[in-house]
Amino acid sequence: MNKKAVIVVNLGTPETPTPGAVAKFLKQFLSDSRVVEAPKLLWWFLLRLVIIPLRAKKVAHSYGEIWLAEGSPLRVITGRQVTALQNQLDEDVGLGNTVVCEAMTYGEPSLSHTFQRLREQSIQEYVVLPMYPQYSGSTTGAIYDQLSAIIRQSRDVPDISVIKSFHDHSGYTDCLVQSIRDSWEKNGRHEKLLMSFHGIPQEYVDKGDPYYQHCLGTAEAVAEKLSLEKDQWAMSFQSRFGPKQWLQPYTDEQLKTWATNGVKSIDIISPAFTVDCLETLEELNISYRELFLSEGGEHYHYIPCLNDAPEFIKTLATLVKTKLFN
Ligand SMILES: C=CC1=C(C)c2cc3[nH]c(cc4nc(cc5[nH]c(cc1n2)c(C)c5CCC(=O)O)C(CCC(=O)O)=C4C)c(C)c3C=C
Ligand SMILES: [Fe+2]
Ligand SMILES: [Fe+2]
Repeated sequence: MNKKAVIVVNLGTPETPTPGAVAKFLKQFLSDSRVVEAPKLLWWFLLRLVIIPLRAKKVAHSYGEIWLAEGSPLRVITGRQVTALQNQLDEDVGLGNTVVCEAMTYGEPSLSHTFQRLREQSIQEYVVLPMYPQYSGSTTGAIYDQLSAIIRQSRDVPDISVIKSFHDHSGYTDCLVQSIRDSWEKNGRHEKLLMSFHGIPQEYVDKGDPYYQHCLGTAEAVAEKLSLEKDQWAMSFQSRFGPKQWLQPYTDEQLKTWATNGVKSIDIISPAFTVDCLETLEELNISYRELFLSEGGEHYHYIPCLNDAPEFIKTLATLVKTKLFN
């Protein structure tokens, strides 16, 4: 059997929690027209002269609050996922048949460097696993763009399969459900469950991005498996960026509405992220906790991402195997 490669892809993160490294990361990320759709020339100036100077210091401080001894949580946890998936696939399909690597859409290790390294080992078959359960052009779409740029340089293009989304995969929604049940058992069950997804501009959805439908599909499946009534849970969108209208309801507004209406305790989970990162550890677990408590809430329980939980790794292995041996 020819050796095959599995590439686990996530968004990317700064190298260090410093304004310089954050500026470098934001410049590459926010220059991608998949992420920000704006007139090119205007955006070139706005990004460099306004957005980055205003944002880099503040965002570096936020990264500083969640940084681990080994680095950015997004990179550190992705590394753990890669090791666990490698072990799982070695067990499932035999030692030495697959190699699992990580790559980032922005920053290092880049997709193109990862491919270059693997092609030097004469690997011809690849499964690309974007760590976004819900497809959006702004995330998974950007990975397809980079893949097409990479293969454009090859006369004999490699065999590449991409796992486009797994928002409604029963293994994935079962893992979310189990994680919520475990939290209820360990920490008590609170009055409401909020499923907070990363937002995107409303306009992207209006133009055909299926992200909203994918988020709804995940949230409804989880609520149904937990037998939740309509008034026991909600779906919301976080991490707004820029002046446009983003998907609603916004997580901060939902939290305020609940607190003002007398809801004292909540559980909050973020199913769009498979690894804990700035947007969960800082925005959800620090900023929005403070917001809910300052508006009259009394108990705010953050349920972590699936990260390298064994059942989630088994689900990823199952997804990969459907592509490896089709
Ligand atoms: C989960 C999926 C994600 C979607 C969809 C998404 C869309 C999206 N994001 C921005 C702007 C920013 N995102 C930032 C960080 C960030 N976003 C995701 C995931 C999704 N983004 C991740 C995993 C991370 C990385 C966090 C880390 O730990 O390093 C940032 C940087 C931080 C900041 O400056 O606030 C920005 C900016 C847009 C515009 C967008 C859709 C159009
Ligand atoms: Fe984002
Ligand atoms: Fe709690």
